[in-house]
Amino acid sequence: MFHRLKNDFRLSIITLLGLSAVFGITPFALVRLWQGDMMAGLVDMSIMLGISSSVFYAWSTGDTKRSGMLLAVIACGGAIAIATIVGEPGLFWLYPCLVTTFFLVNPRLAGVLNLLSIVALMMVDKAFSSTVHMWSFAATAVMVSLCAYVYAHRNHSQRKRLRHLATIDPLTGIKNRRSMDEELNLAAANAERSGLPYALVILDLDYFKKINDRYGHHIGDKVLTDLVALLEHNTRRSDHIFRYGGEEFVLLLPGVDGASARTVMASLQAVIQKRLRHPGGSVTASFGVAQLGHGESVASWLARADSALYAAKESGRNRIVFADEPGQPMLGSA
Ligand SMILES: Nc1nc2c(ncn2[C@@H]2O[C@H](COP(=O)(O)OP(=O)(O)OP(=O)(O)O)[C@@H](O)[C@H]2O)c(=O)[nH]1
Repeated sequence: MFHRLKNDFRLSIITLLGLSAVFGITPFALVRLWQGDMMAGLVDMSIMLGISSSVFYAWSTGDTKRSGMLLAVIACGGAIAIATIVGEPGLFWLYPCLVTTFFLVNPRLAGVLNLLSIVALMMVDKAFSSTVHMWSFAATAVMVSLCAYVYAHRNHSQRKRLRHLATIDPLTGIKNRRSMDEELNLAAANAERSGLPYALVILDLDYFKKINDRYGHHIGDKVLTDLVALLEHNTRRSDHIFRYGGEEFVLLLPGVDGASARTVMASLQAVIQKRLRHPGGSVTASFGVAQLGHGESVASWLARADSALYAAKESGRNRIVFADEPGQPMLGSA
């Protein structure tokens, strides 16, 4: 539970807002019902029920986008309903809602929702004792929304940028090892559920250090970016390419069984040998390939592909070695 809260920002916000809304509104609902103000009391109870259901939905389905939207609409709709019933004191409830919408949905949508709520409230006669009050409310509510928008927009773009920095390799623009770990875990879970075969390839350029030493680091970098372009052109859109380390790359091939892996790899090896070049000639690569075994862990899958790659290097480089079933030493090379 704490792990989910720590790793899912929107879920933690939904939970926090849900709890504070329920504990903040409950006393008012009880007092209103106690005092015989049945209408306002029942609206408060319905808001609490709606908010609790959104939190429950977020936890049980993991769909925090939809539940965030639901929570934002319930909170704004509830504030409007309360101001309509109890008049001016109800207006105060809209202010926290105007801020929290920005935590629940994307900044643009939150801005639209806020504007609609402010306009809707301005049309409720009972909510204002004078025109000056109405316009004071409108001006302050728009100011609060604008400040929250600027903050949320900045926060949103910083989070996007951080995610990019954390998951993308800056030289080649493909996903890095951190993203790979996530994708491999997803693939293993999907294979378990659907039975889809997956092939994993570790590709390592041969004698890459010599290219750097002889022609300079910038030529080495160019070879790496050319390789990625070649891989992208010669794999399916559903395949994933990751930079595993310096001159090592991982390919995750969904729906590729042992027989098709051999065809795919033979063609990739030929393309690289023919098209990947440095100023002094062609560049080759060695490959370790492993099919995901039934119930196999990601660590074991990677380790088998890595041992296969090691065998490919040991047997002379520019080779493809296929790992056998988990628990057995690999073999079969090309
Ligand atoms: N240009 C460039 N070089 C890199 C980068 N990352 C790692 N390297 C270099 O890649 C080289 C890898 O050398 P080795 O591990 O000895 O591998 P190798 O020379 O390809 O030898 P084998 O793999 O055994 O065929 C090292 O010289 C690293 O400095 C990078 O981003 N750009």
